[in-house]
Amino acid sequence: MPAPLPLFDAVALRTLEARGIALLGGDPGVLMARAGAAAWRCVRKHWPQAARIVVACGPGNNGGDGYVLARLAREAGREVRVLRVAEPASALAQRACTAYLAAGGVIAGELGEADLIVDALFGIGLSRAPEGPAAALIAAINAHPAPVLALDVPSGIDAGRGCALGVAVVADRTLQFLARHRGLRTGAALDHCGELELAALDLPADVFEGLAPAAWGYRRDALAGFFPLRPRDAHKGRHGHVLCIGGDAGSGGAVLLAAQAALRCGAGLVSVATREAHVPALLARCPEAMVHAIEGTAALRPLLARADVVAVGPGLGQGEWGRALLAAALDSGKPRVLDADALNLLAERGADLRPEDVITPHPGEAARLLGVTTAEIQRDRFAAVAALQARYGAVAILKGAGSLVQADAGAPAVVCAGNPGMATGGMGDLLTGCIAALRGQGMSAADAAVAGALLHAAAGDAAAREDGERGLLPSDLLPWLRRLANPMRR
Ligand SMILES: NC(=O)C1=CN([C@@H]2O[C@H](COP(=O)(O)OP(=O)(O)OC[C@H]3O[C@@H](n4cnc5c(N)ncnc54)[C@H](O)[C@@H]3O)[C@@H](O)[C@H]2O)[C@@H](O)CC1
Ligand SMILES: [K+]
Repeated sequence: MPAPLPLFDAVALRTLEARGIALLGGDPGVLMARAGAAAWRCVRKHWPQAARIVVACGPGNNGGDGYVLARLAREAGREVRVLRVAEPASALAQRACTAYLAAGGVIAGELGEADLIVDALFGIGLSRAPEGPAAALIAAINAHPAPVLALDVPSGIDAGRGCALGVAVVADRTLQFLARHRGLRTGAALDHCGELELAALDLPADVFEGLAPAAWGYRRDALAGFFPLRPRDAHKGRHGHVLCIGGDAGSGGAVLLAAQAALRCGAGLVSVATREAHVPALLARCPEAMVHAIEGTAALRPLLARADVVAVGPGLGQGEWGRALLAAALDSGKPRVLDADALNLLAERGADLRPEDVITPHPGEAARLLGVTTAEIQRDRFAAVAALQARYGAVAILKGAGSLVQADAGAPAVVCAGNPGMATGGMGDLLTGCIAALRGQGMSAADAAVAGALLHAAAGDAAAREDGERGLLPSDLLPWLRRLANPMRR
């Protein structure tokens, strides 16, 4: 089974850098030389025809990597121009710049024509939003038609948190050095990195000893590990009875989608508690579900008693009906997956959830749950998901590009799948159903949250590959949920 990717933050990267330098005899220039050489290999591999290369160098060691690359490209006969926003400020960058100039390199005044732009302005040392000439150069790079290779980090992106501190380079490819940055896998960063590549700089594996990753990245290939073959003697009673609660007036489709997703993800039985008006339509569309008209908590309690796991929230509304049903679900003692209006109500009324429960807010719901703005959530999605888990006591999923899952005080999981076609009403309802189904089949809340979010994102990618991202509907994912949740029986 492919292991999840270890992802690191800037603190760990600095530790790795120090260990690597010590291991290489104490000269920090050796690592920079390797980084520059790796960047040059990357240019030759991906842009072999690029005759005119512009390298934008910043004042720190990221700029130093750029000077090394510029010298190597020049020595290989490419036409190279270095643009810079400030003189080198670090001794290492100064050394690399001097070597570039000594080899006959030139510093240019303007971007001009180029076949490739290399962004070596800022890496993990970015400490504030780029301003003045740096901001202007980033804007000019983004407006230029040439492809862009970012060294280590697209300049302007915070590599630990994933946000853009201000204007930030939009790259076609980002070559990370030493280890993968966790911030490049979530939030705004995803629109800036392009393809991600790693140059590990040939350090022995023991530099990682005792260094805990700051997150774990799960890609589609990790799915198989969560979905072993079912035993031949399986029967429906073993695969969990999911109760989906929701669908107030006007929102019946939400609870239907959750129920369908639960069925396609392998739930043994699915019951739905919804408004009476929705019952015929739900039964017509999904005869596999047991659909109950529920007008109050008295009728809900026996359903709760029979369920193994409760999915509450899709289309629940925030009226008296929804409040009463949520209260009953919270009293039931059953493992719960809470989404949508259940979260909005939770933000208002508070509740102590348990580690067996899962909450699945999008950034707006997360903002309400934490009493902050959506922009604050997006500025540090890692901090936000940790705060959600700590405050509510449940496994927390912060949805959005690069969904994050925080199960406990340890490193979160990052879902490295999904696409913007999934920003459609109803997608979250599917996710709720997926997670509930996996809980019902015996997965822990932590595993069900990671596997459910990954399955959902991978199904979205598969469906988008068929007909495109625009116009992708939640129901388009249903057949893919099934396909991806089933390993092939040989
Ligand atoms: N971590 C490692 O082991 C390695 C790091 N290397 C490179 O070194 C980089 C880190 O180098 P540094 O620590 O020097 O940091 P950076 O080069 O990322 O940036 C720091 C410099 O930029 C300035 N600065 C920060 N934010 C600014 C802003 N908004 N506007 C204007 N100036 C700003 C700082 O004052 C400092 O001079 C990595 O990203 C990577 O590219 C490589 O040489 C290879 C090995
Ligand atoms: K950079």
